[in-house]
Amino acid sequence: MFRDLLRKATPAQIAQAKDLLAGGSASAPRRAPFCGIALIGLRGAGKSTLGRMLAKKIGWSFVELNKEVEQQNGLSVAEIIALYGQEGFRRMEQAALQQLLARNELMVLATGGGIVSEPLTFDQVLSSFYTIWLKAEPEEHMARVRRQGDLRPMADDRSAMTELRNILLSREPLYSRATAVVDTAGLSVDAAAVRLIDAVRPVLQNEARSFGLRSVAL
Ligand SMILES: Nc1ncnc2c1ncn2[C@@H]1O[C@H](COP(=O)(O)OP(=O)(O)OP(=O)(O)O)[C@@H](O)[C@H]1O
Ligand SMILES: O=C(O)C1=C[C@@H](O)[C@@H](O)[C@H](O)C1
Ligand SMILES: [Mg+2]
Repeated sequence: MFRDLLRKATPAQIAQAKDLLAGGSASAPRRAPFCGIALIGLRGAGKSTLGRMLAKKIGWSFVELNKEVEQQNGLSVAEIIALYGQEGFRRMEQAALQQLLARNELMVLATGGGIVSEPLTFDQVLSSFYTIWLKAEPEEHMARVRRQGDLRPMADDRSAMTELRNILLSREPLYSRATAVVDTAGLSVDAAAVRLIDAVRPVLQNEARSFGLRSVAL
């Protein structure tokens, strides 16, 4: 019977059960351990570029969720989507996030643009990380991604700009669930990095106070 229940349980339910067996209280909702700062946003938002700069500045490790998925499965994101579809990719993304959360270390996490489409995964990001939406204008997303020579998830579309606008519009209510927003529109990379660092200042001060971390000079 336990085996049946375990098979059907979600990762969150398993964590709760482990907690209970370890002597925790089921009725007192436990806050998920704080894992750091996560960046969300559409392709070309600057999650990788600005995330790496931020991590360097504050001395935390920088992790790309898509790279974790690729390493764990021995396939590129494109190959995973070609073989298993978006749904398969989302399952692997969920598994990769679980492994990251289990590391129990502070990090700056650059997520994939579509992570907001999977409620369980996105909820876990929101409850474990101070989550920041990196925002830009649709034209900027397009120009930045084009400059990188890659059009996922807008590939093979003649009206790519219309599709990009639609994706952004449909995801806006989801990206808006982030705790903070950093608007990079019209900014250089360096100016956007300054804005991002400003946005995380209260988090770092709070962390330093709560956990006795060395305070980070910014
Ligand atoms: N204000 C800005 N903020 C961030 N990036 C900018 C800005 N202006 C120009 N860029 C350029 O836009 C690109 C952003 O790409 P980056 O790969 O960091 O985005 P991403 O959000 O990680 O996208 P993906 O979802 O594809 O991984 C970089 O080439 C960067 O140099
Ligand atoms: O925005 C998206 O839908 C995607 C972004 C990429 O990072 C990948 O997660 C995948 O190609 C889907
Ligand atoms: Mg990236």
